[in-house]
Amino acid sequence: MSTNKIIKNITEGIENYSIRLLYQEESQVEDLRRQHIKYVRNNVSVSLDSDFYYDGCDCTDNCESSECGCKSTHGYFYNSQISGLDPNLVQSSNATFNHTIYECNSLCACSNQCQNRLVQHGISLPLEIFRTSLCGWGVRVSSSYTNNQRNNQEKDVDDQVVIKQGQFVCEYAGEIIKTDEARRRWRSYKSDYGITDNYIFCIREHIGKDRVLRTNIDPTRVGNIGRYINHSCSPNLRMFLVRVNSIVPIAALFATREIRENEELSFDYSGQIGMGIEDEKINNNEEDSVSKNGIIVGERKPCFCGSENCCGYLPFDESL
Ligand SMILES: C[S@@+](CC[C@H](N)C(=O)[O-])C[C@H]1O[C@@H](n2cnc3c(N)ncnc32)[C@H](O)[C@@H]1O
Repeated sequence: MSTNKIIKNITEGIENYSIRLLYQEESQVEDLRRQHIKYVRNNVSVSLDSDFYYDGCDCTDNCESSECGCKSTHGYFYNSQISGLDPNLVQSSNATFNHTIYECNSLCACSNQCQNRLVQHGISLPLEIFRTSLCGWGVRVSSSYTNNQRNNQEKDVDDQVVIKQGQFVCEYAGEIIKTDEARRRWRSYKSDYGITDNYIFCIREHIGKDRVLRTNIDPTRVGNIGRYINHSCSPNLRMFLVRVNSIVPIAALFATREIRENEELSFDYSGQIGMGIEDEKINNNEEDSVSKNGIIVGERKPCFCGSENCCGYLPFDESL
């Protein structure tokens, strides 16, 4: 097996931690650079007006009290000991995309150290992109980080546990686009660029009985580390929606269990919490016309996650 070459930091300093890329052939990096042309830390709104601010709180105690206006209005889901979500919530089968987490925002009086500010601070540890055997690029915690910890004998990591259950890992960030544009791009990526991997992620939030708020995130060309994370039918990450200064949600990935050194990071592309694939019908004529036009219906790729309960195919959003 050929040895790995390394790009030390593909983010060019945009993230708090470096993200390295391990590769074998120069052509692999050339292909990647042709597709992923710009690394961004957060979502970029191309076609939507995203300026929308929620009320802020006026806390001066870093929002430790339950009187905090943000907490009492929207709830509080974090556990500051693990820089993440309450373990019960990441495991809960009831958690849905309607379970939005509202962090303190730019209108709040609290400081940056407030316990209700987490995802807005960015990735929580150095990650690395590596070549998997069957799924192209994948992501795991950087081995240089785990070696350092071993050398420093930081027992906090509980031997080789590198991510704690509930810990925030990273966002799935890219361009926020309208649905028509998402469909246009998906077709054009295939025909004009030969890109057959799907990176466009469609989130549906159910509001009330019959309203659905749809957010399309496209990190294909402009995106962050999230675009390299593969699907698994038994994933170790789970997506929750977080809002900070905008109506556009942040798709944030949290660990569903302890993750050990060298384990590949994964999440379930179907969301299992309301993202909805083909079994969900939105009351929207547009959806029907796409199916009738036969543009893209039922494109399912085989899943190579290798888990015992693998359902055989990657989830695919039929409305694309
Ligand atoms: C969001 S990208 C993930 C990163 C991708 N592996 C890459 O090389 O850039 C999604 C694509 O990765 C591949 N992929 C992700 N998870 C997979 C799985 N469990 N089995 C097979 N292919 C997978 C599929 O081609 C899919 O369209």
